[in-house]
Amino acid sequence: MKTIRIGTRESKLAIWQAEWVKDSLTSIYPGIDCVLVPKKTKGDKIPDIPLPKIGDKGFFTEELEQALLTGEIDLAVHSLKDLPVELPQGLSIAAYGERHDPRDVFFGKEGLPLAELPAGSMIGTSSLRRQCQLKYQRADLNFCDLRGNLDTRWDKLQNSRDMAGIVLAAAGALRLGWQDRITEFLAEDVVLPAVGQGIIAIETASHRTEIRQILQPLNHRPSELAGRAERSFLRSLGGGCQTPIAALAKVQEDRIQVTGMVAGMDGKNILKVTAEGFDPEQTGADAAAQIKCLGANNLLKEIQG
Ligand SMILES: NCc1[nH]cc(CCC(=O)O)c1CC(=O)O
Repeated sequence: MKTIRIGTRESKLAIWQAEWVKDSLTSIYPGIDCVLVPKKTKGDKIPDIPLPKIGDKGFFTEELEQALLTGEIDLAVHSLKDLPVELPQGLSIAAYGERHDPRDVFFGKEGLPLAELPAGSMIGTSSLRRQCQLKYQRADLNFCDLRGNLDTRWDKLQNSRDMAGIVLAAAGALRLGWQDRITEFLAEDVVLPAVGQGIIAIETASHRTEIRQILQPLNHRPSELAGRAERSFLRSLGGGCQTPIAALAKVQEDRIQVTGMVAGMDGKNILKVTAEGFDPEQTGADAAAQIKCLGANNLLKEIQG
């Protein structure tokens, strides 16, 4: 094959992820030639509107998926977390990278941990999943929207008089080399991570068998099973990335254990279930069926209006 064109967003995190794919491919196939093709997505062009207001279908992925469909790029690198659960006709995930730390992390202003924040402190995060779970721990906390790429969010924290801290994904922070900035890791039984968090997904046109074959060595089977189980949970609940839904799957020798969570907006209700099995889609769907029995649909209805 001639040059492999790797589609990516333009943020530092996206470029890091695309470079990781490029470096992995070049080390496996020394003669291979790869170029990054950076693209702006809608999510990059409209950085200031809070996400829950614009809907989330493909907000960070649509332009890349268009370029896959026209053949302008051979593959697109995404954070699995940003990829809608339903992919456009003709596209599919060819490889799941080995998962990095799936947890969320807290960055306190001047290094102050969550537990030491004064009553009523303001936390910057646009994620309802993070807001609801933190509120459940500490009903006094307040939240403000915080969007933009990771650098922007960090700068907003430094320059804000109101914000006491922000919450980000550990995976993104660590990829940017921010380990020394992290105040604390949030345990997964306190803040369950987003579906797919920490996993890099490589998407291609489904009919491009040659490129899909080339990507096979980058696929990490346990991360694939975990990602598929978590996405099946989310899909079964009809959720996008802007609902207070979380899931984290652990995989041991092909056995999948998925924990799923749905939260109420008032911070008073958290539903959690665990399902086990060998088939990722079935296990995720089982967890979703269980949590619906506990009344998840009522909580989600409150949010969708
Ligand atoms: N929503 C943006 C986004 N998409 C993926 C990551 C982190 C990287 C990953 O989960 O693999 C982030 C940043 C964040 O939520 O802090």
